[in-house]
Amino acid sequence: MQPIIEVKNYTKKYGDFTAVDNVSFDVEEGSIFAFLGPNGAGKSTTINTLCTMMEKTAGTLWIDGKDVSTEKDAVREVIGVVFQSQTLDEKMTVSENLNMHCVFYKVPKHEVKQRIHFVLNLVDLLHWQNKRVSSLSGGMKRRVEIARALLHYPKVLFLDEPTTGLDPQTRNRMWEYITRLQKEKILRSF
Ligand SMILES: Nc1ncnc2c1ncn2[C@@H]1O[C@H](COP(=O)(O)OP(=O)(O)OP(=O)(O)O)[C@@H](O)[C@H]1O
Repeated sequence: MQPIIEVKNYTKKYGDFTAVDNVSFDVEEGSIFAFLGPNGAGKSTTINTLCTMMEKTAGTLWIDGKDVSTEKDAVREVIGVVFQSQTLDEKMTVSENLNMHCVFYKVPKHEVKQRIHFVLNLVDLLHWQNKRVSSLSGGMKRRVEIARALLHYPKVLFLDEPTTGLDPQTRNRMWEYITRLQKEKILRSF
């Protein structure tokens, strides 16, 4: 079976500085794959290139058989992303944030309510949908971000340090949510 992510000889330079040097790896469909490395190793750079947010310097990167450099729109349709820094609108409610994402991703209007219900239920935040994001704890905000990233039913979910800044207990729960996505085959490709 073709890997869901294929990276061959990926290199990224910022000017003369080589941040990622000739990296190759494959990720199998249905797996959880983690990059481990010290600060500055190039993890975010690689994720940002895979998410079509940054151009590569050399190499080839495919997601679901689509070229990350030349088929950006097709790649964006099949990925969900939770960025390192929080990107929710604090002044809006949880469901308003999720609604906005549905608009950006052109989720059919008649499916929006049902999808928001599904993803919030998944992260145990159904009863918080009408609360302002500013009233949520750090762990809850992360869970909203995971829920939001799943709204357009991606095949691949990118998480850039999803537990940064959380206490150990909340961190463990976060990983429970993430392994649940895998076990319950939530992502579209399973
Ligand atoms: N826009 C940029 N311009 C110049 N150098 C950059 C830029 N972004 C990142 N770098 C450098 O590239 C290297 C890789 O950074 P990157 O953020 O990808 O690492 P990381 O492994 O994700 O680190 P962290 O764990 O701190 O998030 C670092 O040395 C960083 O300083």
